[in-house]
Amino acid sequence: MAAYYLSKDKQVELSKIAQSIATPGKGILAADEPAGIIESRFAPMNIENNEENRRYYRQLLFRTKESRQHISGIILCHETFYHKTDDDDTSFPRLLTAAGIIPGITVDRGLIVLGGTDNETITQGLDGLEERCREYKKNGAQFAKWRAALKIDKNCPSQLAINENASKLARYASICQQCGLVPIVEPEVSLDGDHDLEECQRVTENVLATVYKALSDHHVYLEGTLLKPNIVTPGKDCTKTYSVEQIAEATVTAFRRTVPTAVPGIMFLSGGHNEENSTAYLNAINRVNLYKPWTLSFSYGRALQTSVLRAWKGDKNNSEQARNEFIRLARQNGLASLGRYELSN
Ligand SMILES: O=P(O)(O)OC[C@@]1(O)O[C@H](CO)[C@@H](O)[C@@H]1O
Repeated sequence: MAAYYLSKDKQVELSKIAQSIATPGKGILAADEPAGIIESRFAPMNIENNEENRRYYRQLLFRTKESRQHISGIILCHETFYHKTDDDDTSFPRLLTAAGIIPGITVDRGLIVLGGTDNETITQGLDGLEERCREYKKNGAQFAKWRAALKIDKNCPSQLAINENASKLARYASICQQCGLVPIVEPEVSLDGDHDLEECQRVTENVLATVYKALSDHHVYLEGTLLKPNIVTPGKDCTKTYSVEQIAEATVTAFRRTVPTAVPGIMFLSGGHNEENSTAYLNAINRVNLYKPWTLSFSYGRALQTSVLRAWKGDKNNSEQARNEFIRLARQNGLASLGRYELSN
């Protein structure tokens, strides 16, 4: 009966946006780090975290023409959404739209501790969300993002944290769709910990099954959504080693068991994996010889930006080198999203 909750026109609009973002061979640049998080990306490169550096850096990324054939959408944070180009005063959402890139906006308001759990978290931001979404849509956003974070540990993730986060993701997705924004649903299972690959797969399957039950309960129109999950990998302190192919197979198996075929795209987060591994995993995932009904691509933050920041160093004289790094990473991940990346590329 979900069809009755959104008009046919809205369904068509949402599914068109979701399908364009999930265009094969393209992915998303996550440039939505709020000021507090970008601090942790700027600091190791000795880049001062001030508003003009944040604006200039994003402008540099958004104006890199040669990256556009591999980037379908870019996620912005609130501050960047209202920034403008320095020469012609164009708002960033307008700049992106004119370049054929779909602008998106992170609408959650970060994590707080979920009481009654072992320091697990819940995501804030539902209050006033509808008004904010309408305003973002009016100003050019076509999609939104909300991140829930879950961790694997002795008592975690608890079923309470899984259920509560799934329910908030579903409520967020429903509000976005009413406002004409495609919701990216991001239930991230963290890389932290010493768990093995099998444990990550088990937890990821449970989380995704719970999220899709909640989306169904809220009558969310799946054709007008995208999923942004973690790649299924062992924890970063795990002592066992696995091949890239084993990781890819565990990942595809988990999604085949839990993600409906109506979802047009699964756009992975990089989650702390380095650039090389993020590309290698995505490539291998696309080469797994199993039926995969969705586009399997990227929505990377760090894996598309670490080398760019290292080249830029906060100095305008390094802009060309920084742009070249961005083109290289966008191209490699674009190829990986088709399973066509070779180390020599
Ligand atoms: O894990 P990555 O690929 O670097 O970033 C994934 C991401 O969801 O996490 C960040 C922090 O919330 C966001 O800026 C970004 O969209």
